[in-house]
Amino acid sequence: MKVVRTAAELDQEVANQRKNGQTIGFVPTMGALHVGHISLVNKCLTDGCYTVCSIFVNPTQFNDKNDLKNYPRMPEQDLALLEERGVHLVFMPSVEEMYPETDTRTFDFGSIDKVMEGAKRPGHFNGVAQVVSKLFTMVQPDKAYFGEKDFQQVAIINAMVKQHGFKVEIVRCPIVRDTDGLALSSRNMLLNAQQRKSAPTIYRALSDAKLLGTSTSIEEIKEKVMAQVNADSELEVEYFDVVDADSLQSLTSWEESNNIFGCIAVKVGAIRLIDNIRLK
Ligand SMILES: Nc1ncnc2c1ncn2[C@@H]1O[C@H](COP(=O)(O)OP(=O)(O)OP(=O)(O)O)[C@@H](O)[C@H]1O
Ligand SMILES: CC(C)(CO)[C@@H](O)C(=O)[O-]
Ligand code: BAL
Repeated sequence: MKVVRTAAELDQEVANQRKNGQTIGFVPTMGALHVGHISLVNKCLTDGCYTVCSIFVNPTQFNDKNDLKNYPRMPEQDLALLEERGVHLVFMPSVEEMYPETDTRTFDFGSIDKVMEGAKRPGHFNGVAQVVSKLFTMVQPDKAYFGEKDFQQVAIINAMVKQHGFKVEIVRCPIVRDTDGLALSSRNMLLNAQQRKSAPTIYRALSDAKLLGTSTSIEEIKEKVMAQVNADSELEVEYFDVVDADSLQSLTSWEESNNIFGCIAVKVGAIRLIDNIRLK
C-alpha cells in the first residue's frame, strides 16, 4: 500500500495504474475508520478496482467549530486497517494541499440541499461539494463509493456529478450497523457509556415505524418516532422527515411516491447522529 500526501504524487500513481488498464475506484473518508468504511473498501476491491482511499477531515463542511476540533483522528490505526484490507493507495493531504487558496465556489443543488442536513448544517453540503469535486478532479476515478448512512450526501454527490459532468459512476453502499442496530459512525466513539446505551433507540424507532407500515399515516409515524426517541432522556430528535428518495421533499401521504425514506438526526449530548430507513 502506498501513502501519498500531495496531489502531484497522487496524480503520478493513478496515471501509472490507468496506463496499465486498471479501473480506478475511489473511497473518500474523513478517517477514524470503522467497519462501515471497510464495507465501501471491500466493495471497491471486489469490483476489481485499483482502490484509492482518501483520509481528510475537510474543514469547509463543518458548520460547528467544536465538531471539527473534536472530530476523531487516528491516522496510524486507519493506515494499518487499510493496509490489512489490501487498499492500493491512500491519499492523506494537509489542509494547505487541498486548499492552497480559500475555496470561494458556491454550489446550488436546488431544493435537495435546503432540507434536513442542509437546513440544520448551513454550508455543510457546499463544503462537501467543494472537497469531493476537488478529490474527483485529482483522482479521476471510474467509480466512487458512498455509504447510504449519509443518505442526503449521496443525492448531493449524484447531483454534482450530473451538473459538473464528472465521468464517474457513483456506487451506493448499504448502511452497516452494530449488533444492537446503531448505524456505525466515527462519531459513535465520542459517546459516553450511557449515551452509547441509549443510541440504539434511534434504529429501534425507525424499525418500529417500518413495521407499522403504510396503513399508518405519515403524520402518526412521525409522532411515534419522535416520541419514542425523545422518551430517552439522553436523546433529542433534531428532525425526523419522511421524504421521497429522489426529490428529498417531505411527504404527507404514502400515495405521493413509491420510494419513501424516513431520515432522522438526533442530538446525543453534544454529538449529532443521523440514520435512515426505507419505509416504502
Ligand atoms: N455505517 C455505515 N455504513 C455504510 N457506510 C458508511 C457508514 N458510516 C459511514 N459510511 C460512509 O463512509 C464514507 C465516509 O464517511 P465518514 O468518514 O464521514 O464517516 P462517518 O462514520 O460517516 O463519520 P461521521 O458520520 O461521524 O462523520 C461516507 O460515504 C459514509 O456514508
Ligand atoms: C465524502 C466526505 C469524505 C467528504 O469530506 C465526507 O463528507 C464523508 O466522509 O462522508
Ligand atoms: N459523513 C458525513 C460527514 C460529516 O458529518 O461532516
